[in-house]
Amino acid sequence: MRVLVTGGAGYVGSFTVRRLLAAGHEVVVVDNLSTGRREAVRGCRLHVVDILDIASMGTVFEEFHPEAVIHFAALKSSEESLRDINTYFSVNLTGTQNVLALCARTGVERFVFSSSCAVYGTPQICPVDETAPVRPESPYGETKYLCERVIASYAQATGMRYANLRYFNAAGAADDASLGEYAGPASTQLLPVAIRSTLGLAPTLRIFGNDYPTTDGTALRDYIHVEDLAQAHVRVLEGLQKGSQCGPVNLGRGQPVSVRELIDVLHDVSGKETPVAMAPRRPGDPGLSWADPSLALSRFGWRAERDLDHIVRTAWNWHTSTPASLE
Ligand SMILES: O=c1ccn([C@@H]2O[C@H](COP(=O)(O)OP(=O)(O)O[C@H]3O[C@H](CO)[C@H](O)[C@H](O)[C@H]3O)[C@@H](O)[C@H]2O)c(=O)[nH]1
Repeated sequence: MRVLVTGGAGYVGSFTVRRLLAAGHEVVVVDNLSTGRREAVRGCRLHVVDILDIASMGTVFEEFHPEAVIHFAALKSSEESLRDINTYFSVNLTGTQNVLALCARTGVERFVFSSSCAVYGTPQICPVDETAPVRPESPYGETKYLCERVIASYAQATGMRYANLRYFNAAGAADDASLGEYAGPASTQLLPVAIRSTLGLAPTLRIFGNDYPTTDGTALRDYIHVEDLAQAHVRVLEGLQKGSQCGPVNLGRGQPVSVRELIDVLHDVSGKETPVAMAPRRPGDPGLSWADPSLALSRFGWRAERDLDHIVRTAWNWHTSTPASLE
C-alpha cells in the first residue's frame, strides 16, 4: 500500500514508519519537525511540511496519491493545552480537517488516527472500554474527540474506512536502542522524567499524589510499549484493507501500574535509586486509567506483547546510550 504518514518523525510515528517499511509498504512522511526528528525517519521520503499549510500538503497528496493515511501530527500535552487552547484547536483540529479534506479530494481509502485515552477523562469504571462515556478534561482531549467525530463524518460521506486508535501511556524504545523518544527538559511524562532524575540530570522526581484509592496511594496507568503500538497501526491498517470498519479502538496492555511500581522497576533495571518526593496531585490527572483492550484483539487480532520490565529496560537503554534524547 502507498501510505502517507503525518507526524512520522515523532515518537510513535517513527516506530510505525519503520514497521510499515518492514512489511513492504511504500511510505512517505510529512512532518514539520517541530518536535519530530529528521534522523528518526530512515528508508523513505520526508517532506518537511506543516499540516496547516494546505497548499503544500495538497502537492504531497497529488504527487504521492496515497491509498492510506496514518495521521499522527498533533500537539500532545494535556497540561500545555490548558495554557494554549487556541494553538491546540488550530493544530489538532484544523490540521486534521485539512488532512481529511485532502483525503476526500484524492480518494484515500483508509485512515488511521492517533487518538488518546484522554477522551475518557477520568473513567468511571476501569478497565475502560470503547462504549464508556467520553468526557475529556483538557482542550487536548477535547480536540482528539472532535477529530474522531470529524473523521466519522468524512468516512460516512466518502466511504473511507477508518479507525480511531485511543492510546494509553506510550513508553519504551527499540530493543537495540536504535530508536526512542526525544524527551527534552520540558517533557512531563513519568518515565523520561524519572530516568532524568535517576541520572542526576534533574532534581528529585515529584510523585503527584499519594492519596489515590490504590494499594500504594499513587496513580494507576496503563503503560504500553511503543513497538506494540506501532504493530497495532500496521495490523489495523491491513485489517481495514480487508474490509473491517471501525470507530474507536483502545490500545493498552490492560494492566494497571502505579507510579511507585514503575519507579521500583526502574530501580531493578538501572541498579540506581531514583530520588523522589511526594507532591500534591497534578491538576486534571485522573487517579486511575487503564484499558480494556479486547476490541483490538477481537477485531484485528492484536494484543500487546511486551511487559513492564521490557518497557522500562528499553527506555533506560535508549536514554543512557543516546544522551541527545534527554537534551
Ligand atoms: O513527574 C511526574 C510525572 C508524572 N507523574 C504521574 O505519573 C502518571 C503518568 O503521568 P504521565 O504524564 O506520564 O502520563 P499521563 O497519564 O498524564 O498522560 C498521558 O495521557 C495523556 C492523556 O490523558 C496524554 O495523552 C499524554 O500524552 C500521555 O502521556 C500520572 O499519574 C502522573 O501524575 C508523577 O507523579 N510525576
